[in-house]
Amino acid sequence: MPSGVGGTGMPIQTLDDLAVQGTTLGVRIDINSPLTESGDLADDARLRAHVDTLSELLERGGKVAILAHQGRPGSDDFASLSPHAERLDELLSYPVSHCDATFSGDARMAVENLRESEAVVLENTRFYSEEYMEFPAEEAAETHLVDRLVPELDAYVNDAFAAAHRSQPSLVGFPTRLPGYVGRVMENELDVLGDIDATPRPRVYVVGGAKVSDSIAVAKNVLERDLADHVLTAGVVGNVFLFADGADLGDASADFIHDQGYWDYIDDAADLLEAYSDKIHLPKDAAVERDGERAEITRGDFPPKEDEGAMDIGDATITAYSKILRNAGTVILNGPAGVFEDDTFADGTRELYTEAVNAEYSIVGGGDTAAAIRKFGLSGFDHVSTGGGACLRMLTGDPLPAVEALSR
Ligand SMILES: Nc1ncnc2c1ncn2[C@@H]1O[C@H](COP(=O)(O)OP(=O)(O)OP(=O)(O)O)[C@@H](O)[C@H]1O
Ligand SMILES: O=C(O)[C@H](O)COP(=O)(O)O
Repeated sequence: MPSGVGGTGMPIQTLDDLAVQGTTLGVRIDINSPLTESGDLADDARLRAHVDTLSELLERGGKVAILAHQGRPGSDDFASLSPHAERLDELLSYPVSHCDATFSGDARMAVENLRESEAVVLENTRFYSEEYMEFPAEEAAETHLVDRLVPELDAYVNDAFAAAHRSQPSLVGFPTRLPGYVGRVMENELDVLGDIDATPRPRVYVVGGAKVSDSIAVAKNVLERDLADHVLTAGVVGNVFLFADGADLGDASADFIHDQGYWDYIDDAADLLEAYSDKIHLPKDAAVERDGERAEITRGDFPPKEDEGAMDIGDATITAYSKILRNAGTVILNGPAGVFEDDTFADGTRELYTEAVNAEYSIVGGGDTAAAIRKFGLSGFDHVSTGGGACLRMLTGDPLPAVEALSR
């Protein structure tokens, strides 16, 4: 019988159920990472998170074909996985190569040529157009990527918890055609995040960062299910809610939101504010760049000057949010409060994250969120999830497509 995985209630097979020796495995991991301007890895936390799973499979004699994505089409971090393969080769005690194809003849040959205890990182799955579309698992199983690779594989392992909320071919298509298993990262995340109702109240969600559509969906869900006592908004998400509340953050912030494709979500944010104004908290001020320095503007003085974008929350917001966090039973946090990569706009993220550690129970998640935690040298969170949107979705009780595909 497959080993159960806590919290999901669904019988899912783990690596304890997999006979690895000599098998060729398609292993989906999530090593989507911040990159430097020159395209190198700016942070390798997500690669290190998968070392246990990959080491175990290689130590047990597996032939490992790694599938992963980096960035999104059109984003600055949409790049080859070559640096990721180089770093994994350094982190693992086994040979890791890179193939600059994903499912072509060269890629299939690279998989066929694998020897036991060797791995190859296939090229960024999102270089292939169908991968950035979402399908039901049965349709994903018929996409070119899945169809061409299945004959080369004996089994599929999904360790990509951070992308488990995406119903994309490499994440949901294989288990309908191959025996599927969860990796150790996925297994641990599902066990820890399985039952949010067991965490203490008051429960505070902090939704920051730049993935507005994910964050609004989560906020809607946790409010409708009465899982949240407070939802603190920050980052680009907070800016969208401010516009939704009638505040004028100025043209620079409006243009940024338009450019990111999130302007249409303002109506959704307005609907949430109308229904849950007592639980949703908006920034009270913003930090902008003026004459090369950080300048803070309270909401009463909006809009900032035309070229000044809201890049962080200000002190008044930090004070108000910190008071709520200080009295929280559980804090669930995803996304930075500002452009923390620039020290000028790191205050909000640093201060809120520092306060979140002191909650009775704290869960944080997200690639940049984890990078910020390391930047500020913070520790003491009860769980640092590799996933941001996926972590939040899991905590709302929403199904994760990649997990559902494995529990067929
Ligand atoms: N006010 C802001 N204006 C522009 N960008 C912002 C602002 N606040 C935060 N950001 C950007 O948000 C990005 C991170 O957002 P994101 O939602 O990707 O967080 P995350 O932790 O990576 O979550 P996930 O893992 O779900 O992607 C950072 O690169 C940061 O610079
Ligand atoms: O970084 C993440 O949250 C995951 O890798 C998913 O990436 P995506 O939001 O571009 O699908």
